[in-house]
Amino acid sequence: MSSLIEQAKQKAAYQAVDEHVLPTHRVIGVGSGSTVVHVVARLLQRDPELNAKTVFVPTSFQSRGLLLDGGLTVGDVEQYSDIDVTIDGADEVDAQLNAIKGGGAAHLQEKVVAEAAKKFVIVADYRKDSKVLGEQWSKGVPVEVVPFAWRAVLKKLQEQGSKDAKLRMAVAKAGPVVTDNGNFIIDAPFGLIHDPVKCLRDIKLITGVVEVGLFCNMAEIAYFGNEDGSVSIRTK
Ligand SMILES: O=C[C@H](O)[C@H](O)[C@H](O)COP(=O)(O)O
Repeated sequence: MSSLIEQAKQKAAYQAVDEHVLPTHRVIGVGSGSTVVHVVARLLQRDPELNAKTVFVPTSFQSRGLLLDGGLTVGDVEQYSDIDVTIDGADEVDAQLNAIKGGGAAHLQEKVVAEAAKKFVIVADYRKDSKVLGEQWSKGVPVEVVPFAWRAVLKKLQEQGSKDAKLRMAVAKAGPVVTDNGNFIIDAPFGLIHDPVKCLRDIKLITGVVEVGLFCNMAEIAYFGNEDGSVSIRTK
């Protein structure tokens, strides 16, 4: 990964933490992915006494590991269903702040933790910034499915217009990616998604679908790190 992209991710993440994680906050949701690594790094630069009074709710095996490695206290949404703010990455964000997420197969827990928060903040680099979903992210909408239903769901997704929908295969394991929740992922490309709410609804109504990686009308603000070192902010 080029250092420009890494620097862009870091700038966006640091600014989002600085502007949205307040000393009065006690419960912080932490998303997943490579940009969130910088979110956790910035959280660890806060006053240790403040961090000691705060519980962090992870959204995956990966983000739980980042928090535990940093010596932070972790909790789950079952214990902490009122989250002050959740900060997470995204695969693509459109002009209305709708997002595609789940490139790392973590979108089910991410959506629950984002919805439990008073405020949902996205951090990303410039490659994720789009007018319409599907412009930049061509791999498709990640759809988490119950394993036994995957073929039936795939067929329905193809009937809904995603002829190239396919089961996500693991890289260092024979067979499919298995999510942190024990499910499979289908990646369903729909070209440009002009109506993400309808797309989300149509997919979610397929029996066997657990969650769809379309986050519509959820984010309040997004930070995009740019190539030139600046950060662009998009609000509702
Ligand atoms: O499942 C993964 C998550 O939705 C990530 O937040 C998303 O894929 C963005 O990850 P990254 O910051 O690594 O591009």
